[in-house]
Amino acid sequence: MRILLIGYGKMGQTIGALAVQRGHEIAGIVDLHASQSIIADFTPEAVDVAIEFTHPDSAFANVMTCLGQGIPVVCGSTGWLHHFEEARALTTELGGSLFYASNYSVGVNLFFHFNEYIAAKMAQYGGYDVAMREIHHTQKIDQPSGTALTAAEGILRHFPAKTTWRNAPAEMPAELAIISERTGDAVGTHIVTYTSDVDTLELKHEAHSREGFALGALLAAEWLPGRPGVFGMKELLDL
Ligand SMILES: NC(=O)C1=CN([C@@H]2O[C@H](COP(=O)(O)OP(=O)(O)OC[C@H]3O[C@@H](n4cnc5c(N)ncnc54)[C@H](OP(=O)(O)O)[C@@H]3O)[C@@H](O)[C@H]2O)C=CC1
Ligand SMILES: O=C(O)C1=N[C@H](C(=O)O)C[C@H](O)C1
Repeated sequence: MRILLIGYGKMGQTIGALAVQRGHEIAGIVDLHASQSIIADFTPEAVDVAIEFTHPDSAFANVMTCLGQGIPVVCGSTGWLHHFEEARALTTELGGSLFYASNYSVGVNLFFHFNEYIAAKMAQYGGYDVAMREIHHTQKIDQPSGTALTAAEGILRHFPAKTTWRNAPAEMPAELAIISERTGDAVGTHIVTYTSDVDTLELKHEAHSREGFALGALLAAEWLPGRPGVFGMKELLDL
């Protein structure tokens, strides 16, 4: 496939290297530093799919521009989901193709699946409180992580005692605490902890490298073209 990389930082470079290993062509790079190209330079005649990993403040505009260009777009940037419904609406209006995941690793999407199952089961047995931690590198701009937000939303859907989340220790019983830690070059760890008077149960995912994120994004990029609509890892992995 001919891939347009939008964002050529830690993720863009990891995806680019793996894409070539998988026999794909990097048809272009759009990045504030690494290239002078802009998305409008590219058309569906030259690009099969765009993969966007940039910044919370740029992702929405990048996605909307790809949709306007008629280029299927796989987006991994986090911290912009307050605009997501606008992107969904434009995708539908234009008959475009948008794939989004807060985390592209297969392991994290299994974590999301188990998280919802465990939340529902734990809700049946009183006496447990639940809280979350996420640990990332010191360069990460947004918090909580997009992964933590996805997991938190999964808990809120299935654990009625929690009705909202906060990125700090809980002050009310109905609050789900998400504690964010930034340390060194930590790739990404997410932990959900259930605590009662008599025991503790934890669900943890720890990424060892960015390869898992990159593989998932490329699997999505290989799958998306020719599929009009808005999709995520549940459709790709049939979870
Ligand atoms: N969904 C997933 O599986 C994963 C998602 N992410 C998310 O992806 C995003 C990027 O992460 P990461 O690669 O580590 O970050 P980096 O900062 O390493 O890379 C982002 C790159 O995008 C560039 N950039 C910023 N704005 C624009 C723009 N408007 N157009 C083109 N390029 C731009 C940055 O330039 P500059 O340095 O000048 O800002 C930088 O080179 C984050 O939101 C992160 O949360 C990360 C890993 C996995
Ligand atoms: O910024 C990162 O590095 C990551 N961001 C994503 C998130 O916000 O969940 C995914 C992964 O945890 C790495």
